[in-house]
Amino acid sequence: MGDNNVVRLDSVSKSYGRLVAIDDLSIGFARGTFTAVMGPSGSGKSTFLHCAAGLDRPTSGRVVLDGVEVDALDEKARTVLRRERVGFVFQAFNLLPALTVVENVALPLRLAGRAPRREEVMAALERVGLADRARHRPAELSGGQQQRVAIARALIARPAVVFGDEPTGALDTRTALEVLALLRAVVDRDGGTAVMVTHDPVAAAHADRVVFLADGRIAGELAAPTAAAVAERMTHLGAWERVR
Ligand SMILES: Nc1ncnc2c1ncn2[C@@H]1O[C@H](COP(=O)(O)OP(=O)(O)OP(=O)(O)O)[C@@H](O)[C@H]1O
Repeated sequence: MGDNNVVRLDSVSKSYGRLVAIDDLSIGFARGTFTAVMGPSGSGKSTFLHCAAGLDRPTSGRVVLDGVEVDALDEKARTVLRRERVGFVFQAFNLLPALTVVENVALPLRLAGRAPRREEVMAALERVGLADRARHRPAELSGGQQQRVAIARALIARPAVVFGDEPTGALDTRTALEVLALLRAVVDRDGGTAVMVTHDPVAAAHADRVVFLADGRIAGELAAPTAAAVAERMTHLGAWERVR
């Protein structure tokens, strides 16, 4: 199809009863790019992310993920698609507390029916600077360390795209920067693709592009963003929402 987009949404809408959470969104995310998605509370960011990642089904429209039309798949096939091609990093880390760090990172491979090789898992931990914590449990790590484990877990199956839902939302400034640098490296070093929802203009400035949502629609984009430019745009979006 000559399409460089790893993820593409065509006229995607999602309603909850009468409430239209996202409204006729069309947008693509090119391979090897890092995009931040911003917008006021309730603008549809999470709904967008869930539809784009195949976690949720749009009410109408089409989502194509790594060349596969997600909506044409049944629940089981979508689960397999997510497992094999999508990595997730959440605000709340979502590690399994009973498992060690190394077991948490190996989990996506186990779920995919593969026997994880120790070197493979250790290489992923090395990458996020936590090889020395392999035998620890999540509760024995700081928030930033837990998020780095979550990133290692998100990357272990070499996904076509990594989605972050406020991945730095629970972290202090310095730790947030480490996490953003890791996402940046996924794109710059490995040619991966990352899409991150964030409220933080400083975090968004690490992306190649910022997409702004307001009221379930795309309200603008910013290429090569700076934190100041993003913050300025957000102020106007807020104002725009209030007068509607
Ligand atoms: N499961 C659901 N059932 C009903 N309404 C929902 C559901 N999920 C989201 N909504 C509504 O859809 C709209 C968009 O919500 P969404 O969570 O996508 O926004 P958001 O931009 O991620 O917000 P926030 O920044 O506050 O997390 C909101 O009005 C919300 O109340």
